[in-house]
Amino acid sequence: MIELGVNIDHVATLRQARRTWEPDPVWAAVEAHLGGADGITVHLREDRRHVNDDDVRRLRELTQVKLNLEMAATDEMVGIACRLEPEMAMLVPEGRHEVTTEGGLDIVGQEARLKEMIARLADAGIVTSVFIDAEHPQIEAAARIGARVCEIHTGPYAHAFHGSGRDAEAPAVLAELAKVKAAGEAVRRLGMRFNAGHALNYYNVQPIARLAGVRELHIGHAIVSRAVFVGLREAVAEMKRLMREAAAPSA
Ligand SMILES: CC(=O)[C@@H](O)[C@H](O)COP(=O)(O)O
Ligand SMILES: NCC(=O)COP(=O)(O)O
Repeated sequence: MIELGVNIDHVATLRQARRTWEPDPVWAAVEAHLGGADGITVHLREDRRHVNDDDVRRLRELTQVKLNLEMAATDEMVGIACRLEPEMAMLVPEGRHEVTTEGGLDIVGQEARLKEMIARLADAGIVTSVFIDAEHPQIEAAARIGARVCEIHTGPYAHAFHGSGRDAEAPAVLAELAKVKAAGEAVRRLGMRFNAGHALNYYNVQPIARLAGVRELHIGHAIVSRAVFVGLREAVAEMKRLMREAAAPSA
């Protein structure tokens, strides 16, 4: 059954708006779990613009929810991950001035360095994941460096979907969806786990959720946005319902 990793970064964004203590990401992790989340994703960015070191420490110590730590490929972050021991760690690119993640990790250009980081994480018993574009050279490089999981960047699909007026049948959308599908097939062919994420929401999630072999979707901003109006538990439950319906074998 396809799983949902709820990214709670933007609960921390709301807290940081006042540099205060609420809303607490730890409370959000419990609420998301009670709504049906299979895991929690947090991106501990180098600039700590939202989730901070104390958040990840408390998440690990106070909750039993499966934790996916997103992180830049730096010695600092690998050290934090090896001390924290999340169930999974995902290497993502970071730009100081980006609003959000803009593209996948360039593995091809830095294989030796990333291979060593993947090995250190794996030696600590952490499932290793990389956030990459739906590009075959990057997928093949992910396998070479020993990544267990590839999370395929669904941003181009999502942007095409909304750029086409939410028309799932628009040629541009179908073209981006086909890229994610082909990437997932290549990931699985190389023995890695096929995950997907970025900019997925209640309107565009189902075509991705019904792709063969996709294991986990990591969704954050849309769920937290919906939670402002219906509460996080309900927002997560709604997303899980959509994913279950999509993944159900067609009658
Ligand atoms: C890799 C990805 O798409 C997200 O998980 C990432 O965390 C986005 O960064 P922000 O949460 O800072 O927008
Ligand atoms: N890796 C994707 C993720 O965790 C959430 O991304 P988004 O849904 O906030 O765009």
